[in-house]
Amino acid sequence: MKEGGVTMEVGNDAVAILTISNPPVNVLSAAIFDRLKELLTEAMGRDDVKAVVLIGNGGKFSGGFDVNIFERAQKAGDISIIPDVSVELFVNVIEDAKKPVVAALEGPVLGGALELAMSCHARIAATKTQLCLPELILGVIPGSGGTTRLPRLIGLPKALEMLLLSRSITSEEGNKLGLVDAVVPSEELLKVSRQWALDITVRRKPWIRSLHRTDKLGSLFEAFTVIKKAKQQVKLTAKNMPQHQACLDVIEEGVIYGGYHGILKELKVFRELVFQETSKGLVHSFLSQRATTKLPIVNDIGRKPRPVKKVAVIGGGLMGSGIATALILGDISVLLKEINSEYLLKGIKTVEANIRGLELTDDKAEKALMRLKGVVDYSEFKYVDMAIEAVNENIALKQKIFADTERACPPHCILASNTSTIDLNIVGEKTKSKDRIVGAHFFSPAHIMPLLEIVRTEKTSSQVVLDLMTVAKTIHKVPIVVENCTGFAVNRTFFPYSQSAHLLVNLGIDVFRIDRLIGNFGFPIGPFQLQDLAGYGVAVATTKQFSLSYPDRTFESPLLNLLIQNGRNGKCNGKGYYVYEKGSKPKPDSSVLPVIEESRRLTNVMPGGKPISVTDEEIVKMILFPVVNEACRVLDDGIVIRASDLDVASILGMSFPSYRGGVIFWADTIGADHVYTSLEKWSKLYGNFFRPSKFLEERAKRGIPLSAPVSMPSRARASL
Ligand SMILES: C[C@H](O)CC(=O)SCCNC(=O)CCNC(=O)[C@H](O)C(C)(C)COP(=O)(O)OP(=O)(O)OC[C@H]1O[C@@H](n2cnc3c(N)ncnc32)[C@H](O)[C@@H]1OP(=O)(O)O
Repeated sequence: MKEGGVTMEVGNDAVAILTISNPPVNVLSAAIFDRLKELLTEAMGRDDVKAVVLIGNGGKFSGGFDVNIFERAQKAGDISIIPDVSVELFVNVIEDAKKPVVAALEGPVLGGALELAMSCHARIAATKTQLCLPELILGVIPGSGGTTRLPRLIGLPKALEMLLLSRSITSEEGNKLGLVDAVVPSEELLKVSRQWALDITVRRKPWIRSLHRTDKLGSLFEAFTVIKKAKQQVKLTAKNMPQHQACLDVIEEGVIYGGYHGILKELKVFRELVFQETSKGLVHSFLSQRATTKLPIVNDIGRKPRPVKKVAVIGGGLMGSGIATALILGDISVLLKEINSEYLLKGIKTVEANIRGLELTDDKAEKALMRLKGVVDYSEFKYVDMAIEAVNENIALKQKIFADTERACPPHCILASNTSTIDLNIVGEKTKSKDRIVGAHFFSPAHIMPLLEIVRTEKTSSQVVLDLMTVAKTIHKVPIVVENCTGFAVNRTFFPYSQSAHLLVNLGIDVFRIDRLIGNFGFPIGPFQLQDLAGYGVAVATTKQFSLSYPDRTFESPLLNLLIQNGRNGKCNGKGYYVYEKGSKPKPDSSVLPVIEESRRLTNVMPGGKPISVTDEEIVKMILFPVVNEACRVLDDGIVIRASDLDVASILGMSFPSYRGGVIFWADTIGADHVYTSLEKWSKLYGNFFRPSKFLEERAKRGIPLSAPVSMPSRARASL
């Protein structure tokens, strides 16, 4: 079958089976909808057809609308690119059809696919089918009846939970709620669906048009109460995102004025939302995350990943135990190595606490923990497929561990480091197997943060990179593959984030104002609270590394050392910029202000000795434009393959707000020229730290977006 096809087969029982096929997950394109409409119309007109069953090919109903279509429409500013099926196909052809249409569901039934299924007269599902309306994740609302039919089928409270949280449910839960009429084993799906469709024709089963139902909506008063409460909640939980409020407004209108009115209103709002910046950012983020594994040479020449079944993690501290947790949860056996039994016990207890914190079923938690074994020497390393070093950022220690690991492991074993900053060539200097050395940079907490930065040197083999990318997928992380340099892609790009925050404080800006503004921008916490959380030791160590590699743009702030001297270590001892007390939120600590004053006195960077006066908007830009500037250098140096990888890294690794599309996407919405001229101005006022990079200057002057491909990275230019 050609891509984007639908076939029709009419059986002896007079049931027409329409099969949607668009591998791998049968996403719905304009061509599929056209063909579906054509075949449904034909089936309705044929005398030998009594009823219709819709099914997806290969045990998957459908992953919903093809999200690429959204991006194409957004770029072209043309709504007609997105198939308009809500009224003509879903209401007129399917729901109001003269013959019953039954949806046979299996695998993913997401977004527009669930909307399609809800417009049918019954839904039969295989066990463990996944039902979800994830549209809000893309910055829109369902555009084909989802906001109207779902509440009518399962009631408002549950529908709001599924819609506002993009919560996925199984067919079993769907059956209890009334979304699914019957759950059957996969092998019986088609048989039961056919019979169900025939039963509808003779009224043995009800013929239900969900748009016309009101029985599950409750009274108007009840409906208003539920919606009002949800509106108050999303004001707090979905700041800066219009789609949640819009979704509730549309549902409300459907409840007041009826299902058909709801459908029309939904379509109108969907079409407005899809062109808003939020949706553009979220669609970009969705597609960029799926593009990170498309790597020339590594996975486009039929290379196959080798199985990685057993991994040694060296170091049972916060990072090591987090990595071990992520691996055992992904069905990979782990040897956790520490230097003595006391540290080992601590590490194992941390893994256990991590697992407990995830609230898994007892069985799942126990199975995961059975995959963990603690060791204090290298004797069992001869059985591992990969070793990940996760000790503190001490070069000599890392070099020794790498040399010992190389001796103890089998020759195929991948030798990975979780260093966040140090050049991998230095880490692996004392080993012979340079082709097996790779960076596996996890983000803290490693069992929760979804990013894995895979760092390759000039010598790392493509096989090793592919193996690690596959491990990432197994443990549900998004991998980005980057080249080797101090800080790699993520920490290097975001080093100026805390640097500029420190520079601003030393220029006289209040720390808590900065944290508040960065929070309003969409980061979960500001740079100072983040530093409190991570502990100052990490920041001091990375600043040392960065100042060696990038001395021209490192701001040496004495503030962290002053805080440490004053007995403040951040959250770990309850005292940092904020006060941390058990059971209450962190509170700004005014007793930190004299320490900050001391730092200002020592750096003496305030022009004329007076705090600078800048607007809130400018503060956010002064913190984030230096990040964009470094991202430009990272692109220019060819550290990442494509700009969108930096967008993914900034969202998944640094919690940059996903609805802003990532650091480069956001900068392009502002314009390279504005970023450049702002940095140029600040560099004249406040020094070299802000000096725009050559790459940024060139793109700004030539009017080229920062996301446009780099024709030749600077390191390639240098080798000419
Ligand atoms: C108007 C309507 O209301 C609007 C809508 O329908 S919006 C669309 C809603 N749908 C979604 O958001 C679905 C998102 N997709 C997913 O959650 C998952 O991909 C899935 C559960 C369907 C399958 O997961 P899994 O089996 O792990 O496979 P996964 O690797 O993610 O996907 C397989 C391929 O399909 C692609 N894909 C999946 N869903 C897609 C979609 N909706 N659009 C475009 N591509 C999609 C993936 O990018 C991937 O491509 P690749 O092979 O080139 O890497």
